[in-house]
Amino acid sequence: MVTGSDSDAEPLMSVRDLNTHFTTGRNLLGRTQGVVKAVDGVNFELHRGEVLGLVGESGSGKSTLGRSLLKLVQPTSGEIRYQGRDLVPMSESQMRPMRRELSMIFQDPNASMNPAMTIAQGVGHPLWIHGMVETRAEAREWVVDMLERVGLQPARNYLDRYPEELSGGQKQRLVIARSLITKPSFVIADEPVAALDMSVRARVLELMLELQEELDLTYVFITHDLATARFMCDRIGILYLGRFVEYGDADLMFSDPQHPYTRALLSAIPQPEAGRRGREKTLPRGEIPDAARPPAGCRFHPRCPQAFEVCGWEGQDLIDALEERWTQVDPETYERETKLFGKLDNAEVARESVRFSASAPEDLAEWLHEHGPNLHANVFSAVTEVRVESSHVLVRFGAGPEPAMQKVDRRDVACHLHGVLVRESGVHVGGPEVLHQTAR
Ligand SMILES: Nc1ncnc2c1ncn2[C@@H]1O[C@H](COP(=O)(O)OP(=O)(O)OP(=O)(O)O)[C@@H](O)[C@H]1O
Repeated sequence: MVTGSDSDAEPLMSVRDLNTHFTTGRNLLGRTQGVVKAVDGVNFELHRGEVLGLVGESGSGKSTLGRSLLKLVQPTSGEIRYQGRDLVPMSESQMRPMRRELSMIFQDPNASMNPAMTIAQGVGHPLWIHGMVETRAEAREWVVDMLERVGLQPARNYLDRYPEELSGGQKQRLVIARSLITKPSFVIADEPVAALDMSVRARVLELMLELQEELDLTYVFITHDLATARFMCDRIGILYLGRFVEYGDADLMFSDPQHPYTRALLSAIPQPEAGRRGREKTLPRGEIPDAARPPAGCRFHPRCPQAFEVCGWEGQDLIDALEERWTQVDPETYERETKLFGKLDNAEVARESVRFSASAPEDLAEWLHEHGPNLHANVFSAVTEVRVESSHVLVRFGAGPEPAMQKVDRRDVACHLHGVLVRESGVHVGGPEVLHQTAR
């Protein structure tokens, strides 16, 4: 953890408007069919000796952000200043001398260690890659020192053994030893204890914090688990579909979370209940959406218990809410209502509207006025018009801009509950008139 870091000092790493987008699939003409914005406009600063946590569900972009920071994937745009130099435009040969300083600890110790190498060879391997040693004896001395630091003692007894002879926790100590043997300054740990038994996780995390102090390390710590992040991190960025939704001091995130997604993650942490272990709770309303088609407006709005009319409700949300209703009503209601709406596949679904083709459009419009406000997820709060058009009913949605980051009580939050501040390059519902108050 940070010990007396001076926030006025030059940051070790400063990240500005970082984007890493993947194109997914091409059609027969070679045109790109989809883009996954795995990292989409991320900003932060990290000072020497700090631990930054990247927290979010599977698919939120944690690993891609971590890998982008080390240029293991090439960012699409933005800046990653490390000790003042921008890594983004650097070629791999320009990066090579810096790789000694920038290291990564991976999740799965079994996949990380080469089973054909002895421990001395595997842990010492980076020393040879970076030309830090000249003789085998020298490399073995470095390995002995590192094995001792990670608690594999007496170290010399391990040198000529193979990784598979060790337990999961011991193997992860090996992975840590190998990642730190080149004496890096900046280390990304991607779910470093997720593959380990519960019983050894805390010890490995404690070891990482001890090594951080001893070796003056700066960590980016990736986890889906807020409780682990609290134990490890000075600051936390909560990621959702490639964006930070809340970013600030770890303590604040726990004592007074300001984004509904942070609150949802917090409430999903199992609580020990009267003598029994708490069960893991699920997050509200289903899973993280497909990153190739993120929801308009605030990306969290379809799952958000507090979403209101400006949060980005769009045509697909109304279809989803109707389908959800029809899984819950009695068979007669289901028959009556599905007849009234006809096949939902025939509806023209757009961002700003849905056009239902209906045999009784007046009745359908009346139903929408009466029952729309009771549909799940507050989708109808954003409806500005229900219009009958000969054999159709058109439902229109009002403005739903994507929230920009704003300062709320000493941290950054992207949520309209704190005032509607529009992200200029965001995904919006409605016309350009919604962009009157914009920020990055
Ligand atoms: N090489 C790639 N090509 C296309 N899409 C990718 C690629 N790598 C990641 N993605 C997509 O980017 C998004 C973010 O993935 P990422 O692995 O960074 O998330 P994560 O939060 O680390 O998830 P997990 O905890 O499951 O590892 C996902 O939608 C994923 O499918």
